[in-house]
Amino acid sequence: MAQTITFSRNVFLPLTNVCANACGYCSFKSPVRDGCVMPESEVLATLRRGSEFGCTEALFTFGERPENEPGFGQHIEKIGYPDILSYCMAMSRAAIDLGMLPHTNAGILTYEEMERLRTVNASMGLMLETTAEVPAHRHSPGKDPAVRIQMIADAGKLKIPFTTGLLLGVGETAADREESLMVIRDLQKQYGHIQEVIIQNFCPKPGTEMADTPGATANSIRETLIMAAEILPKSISIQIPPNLADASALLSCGVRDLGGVSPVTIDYINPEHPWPALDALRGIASGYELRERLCVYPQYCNAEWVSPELLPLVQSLSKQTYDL
Ligand SMILES: O=c1nc2n(C[C@H](O)[C@H](O)[C@H](O)CO)c3cc(O)ccc3cc-2c(=O)[nH]1
Ligand SMILES: C[C@H]1O[C@@H](n2cnc3c(N)ncnc32)[C@H](O)[C@@H]1O
Ligand code: MET
Ligand code: SF4
Repeated sequence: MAQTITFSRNVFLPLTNVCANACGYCSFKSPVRDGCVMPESEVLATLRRGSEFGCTEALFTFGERPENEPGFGQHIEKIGYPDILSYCMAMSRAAIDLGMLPHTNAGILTYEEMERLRTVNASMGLMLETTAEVPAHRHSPGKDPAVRIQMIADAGKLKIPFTTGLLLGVGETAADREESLMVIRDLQKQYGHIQEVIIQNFCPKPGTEMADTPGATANSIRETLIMAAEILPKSISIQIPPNLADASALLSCGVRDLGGVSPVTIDYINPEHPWPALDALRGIASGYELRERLCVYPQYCNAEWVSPELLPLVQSLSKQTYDL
């Protein structure tokens, strides 16, 4: 029988581009200014479109600790929320009401913040990026590997189904990638909450510090995938983004997932790389059985891992999605 490749049908909601870090590869970050918070009306309209298109995941991905940027507070208060986390929670509830499961990657959150967010999020994510100290992260305190590892461990203690991953080509070596994968393996041994690991290749952006740094080569992506398949336990699904890498050529290297693909929104982090349409995705996965999944993998669809507020929706979507 053909091997299964999964993806999640999502909508991407960048609640704010304001960020306290300044990564050398990032074109997503932007200054505090009018319109730096996505208005509620736009979030709700996007969520509604998502639900019309059968999306099951609302992906909230935004700048890290925007409150640390002078003047940000005003912009979030103007739309009626005390802070970005409260806004994210309110929009998560709106997603749930429309039948979609919230997944947030807000960069670094504390244990207490994740404990709050968990009540209305089915899963969360944070890219480890790399355990190496690279120049690209010298203005990003939140990319300190120790800080990221701590947050992933905290998510494990809180029993939050979790996504993490490596960013390739940002100044790390092959040995660093191996070390990063071993750290993820050890976190999984201890907590068992890591559903998937994204192997993401850096894409150079004009106007950024790393505009002239070549993206990760196809060969280094391939080598890392092979290493990931060797090091990571089978309980973790390996994901590559089909809009950034030549997914069809890489599927044979242990890849089991194509991540979030949106029929409604663009990839705000890599806007110059459109997602393949769902038909094209079938082409990419030809020779495999392409199946939709939720942002919560089947083994986590229960009361141990999902908050009471979300459990009924997780259970009904899970029946529709996994019991086919
Ligand atoms: O949990 C995460 N999910 C990320 N996702 C989403 C991911 O594909 C899915 O949301 C997860 O697989 C959960 O279903 C991204 C999707 C993109 O298109 C572009 C970038 C990302 C980045 C992340 C990420 O850093 N963390
Ligand atoms: C949300 C995730 O997006 C990734 N990210 C940020 N900038 C880029 C880029 N130029 N190319 C590829 N991935 C990027 C980081 O890994 C971050 O954690
Ligand atoms: N700021 C977060 C991080 O880098 C998520 C979005 S990145 C564009 O971890
Ligand atoms: S990659 Fe994320 S943390 Fe880094 S500057 Fe961009 S938004 Fe901020």
